[in-house]
Amino acid sequence: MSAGVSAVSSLPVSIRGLSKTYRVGFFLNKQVKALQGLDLEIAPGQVYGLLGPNGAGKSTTIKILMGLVRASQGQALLFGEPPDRPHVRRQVGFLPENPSLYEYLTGREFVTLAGRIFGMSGHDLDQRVERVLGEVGMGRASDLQIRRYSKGMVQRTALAQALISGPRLLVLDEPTSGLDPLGRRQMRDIILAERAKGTTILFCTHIISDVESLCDRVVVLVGGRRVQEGSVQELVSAKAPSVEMVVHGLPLEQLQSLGFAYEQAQQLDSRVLLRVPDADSHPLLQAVLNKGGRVSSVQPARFSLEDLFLDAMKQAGGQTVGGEIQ
Ligand SMILES: Nc1ncnc2c1ncn2[C@@H]1O[C@H](COP(=O)(O)OP(=O)(O)OP(=O)(O)O)[C@@H](O)[C@H]1O
Repeated sequence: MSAGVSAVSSLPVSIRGLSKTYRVGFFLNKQVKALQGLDLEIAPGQVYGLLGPNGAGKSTTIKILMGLVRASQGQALLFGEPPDRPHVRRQVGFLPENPSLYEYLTGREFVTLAGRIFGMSGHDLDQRVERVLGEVGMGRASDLQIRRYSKGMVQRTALAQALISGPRLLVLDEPTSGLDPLGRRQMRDIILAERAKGTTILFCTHIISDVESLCDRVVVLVGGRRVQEGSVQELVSAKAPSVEMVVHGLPLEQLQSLGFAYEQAQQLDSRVLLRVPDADSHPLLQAVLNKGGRVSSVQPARFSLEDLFLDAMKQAGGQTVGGEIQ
């Protein structure tokens, strides 16, 4: 085996040129391009976040990786092999978006069933079920039928089934959806505990604070294409430097007529907050003072992942929702 092949096979996830076109419409004569040539590699032990607006192709990527949807083009491999191989699937725990569980089973029965499907049995399985139900905060409610559960309880039980086999790779589609603030905190703690064990984690979400607090690396998808990729720190610090200035004594309209390309211009009570590229900060300061305005603060702007995400969507030509329809 060549070095290149063994490197790929050790990667929990490797995606090359992945495209997916869905056929839609009454006569299936229209196409939605959900993914357009996506490349992605996830190294062992990383927590990897898939970010993107509605319809960006996040769930489609995850479904292809889980063997639930066939790619139109390209390749998606788990541990160097196609995702539908049983010994590959055994190493993966999956939490789908909107999990739909067997409603007439109790949480404990459902998680036990999931364990049996993974080939576990006996005392080991019972102990493991107890442990994962405890980890997701479902110890007490686990003997109630799932049809009696709230959305958050279903989500926690679905996570318990994803964890039951002690997977090497966890794939979580919107893991904090439906959870209350305590549930979100617990989900974050579980993700961090899994990372500490060396589990590789891929998850998609709209919740940027979750990405900032959990992810080693992030990919931003827009319209089925990768528009940003890197660590949160890399992405945020790669942004061109800007300056924020707080101005008193001049109305927003007058400041807007000065001819600067503001990245942000916002009225704050009687003050105005302006954000401009670093190179414009001195000319702007001069212009404000010449017009009789006062400046109470000038400081380097701090960019968050949210700013970056909104920028990425703008750069992608305003196509923010859904795949490309033809
Ligand atoms: N089964 C399907 N048939 C037809 N079109 C589909 C199907 N599944 C997804 N799509 C379309 O593919 C595009 C990508 O959808 P996908 O669910 O992957 O996006 P997403 O990023 O997960 O969105 P969200 O954040 O809203 O969950 C969308 O335009 C969606 O309408």
